[in-house]
Amino acid sequence: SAMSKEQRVLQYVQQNASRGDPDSVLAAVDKFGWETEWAMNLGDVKGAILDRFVKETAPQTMLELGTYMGYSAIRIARLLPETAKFMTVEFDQENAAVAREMIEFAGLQNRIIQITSDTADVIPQLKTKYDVETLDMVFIDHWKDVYVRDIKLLETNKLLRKGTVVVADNIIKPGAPEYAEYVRTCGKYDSTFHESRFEYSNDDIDGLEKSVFRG
Ligand SMILES: O=C(c1ccccc1)c1ccc(O)c(O)c1[N+](=O)[O-]
Ligand SMILES: [Mg+2]
Repeated sequence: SAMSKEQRVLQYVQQNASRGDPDSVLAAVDKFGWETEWAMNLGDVKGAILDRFVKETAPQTMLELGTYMGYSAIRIARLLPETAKFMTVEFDQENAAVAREMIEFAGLQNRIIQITSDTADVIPQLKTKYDVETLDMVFIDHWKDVYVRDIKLLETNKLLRKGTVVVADNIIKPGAPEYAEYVRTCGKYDSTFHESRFEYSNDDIDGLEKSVFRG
């Protein structure tokens, strides 16, 4: 059967990037996104903002909700030390399979724990099954209508501590208004909005919300 878009991107990466070179993998995905087919990767413009947050936070324990093709997982893992524990969760089996190959091509499979499951099931298991105490940083980029459900799950499962940095994509486009409202008004976070551009677009506005848990 014909390849999916995600498989087409993976093939482009395998034919145009250098194995074991994460930056060349990111560049290939972004070139495909700008020049051939749009895809819902974080992308180069918002990616540079996330890079800065990851470098500033230097997390030892990190969680990503929404792996998709693995672009942001590669983006994050390339900045983490070997000793860091980084888990990324994806519900869709096909996307998870593409991500696994993309992450392997980048040579980062030893730095990323890939979990193929529903985040609502994984979050309550992080302490017992994945030996997590608390999270230093979280990147939220899955279905926009479950952002609030999942940050509340992180709270009730005692996975956040004073200073945990929670970053969320797509605050403007497609939009996560209930999430933005929650983190900005619930009193548990110091939250800032970082305006940027939607992935592979020169015109559409989007941005990341960075919310630091007050503990
Ligand atoms: O929801 C969409 C979406 C909605 C409609 C059509 C295509 C994608 C989307 C768009 C941009 C994103 O950065 C992103 O993370 C997502 N997502 O699904 O998580
Ligand atoms: Mg996104």
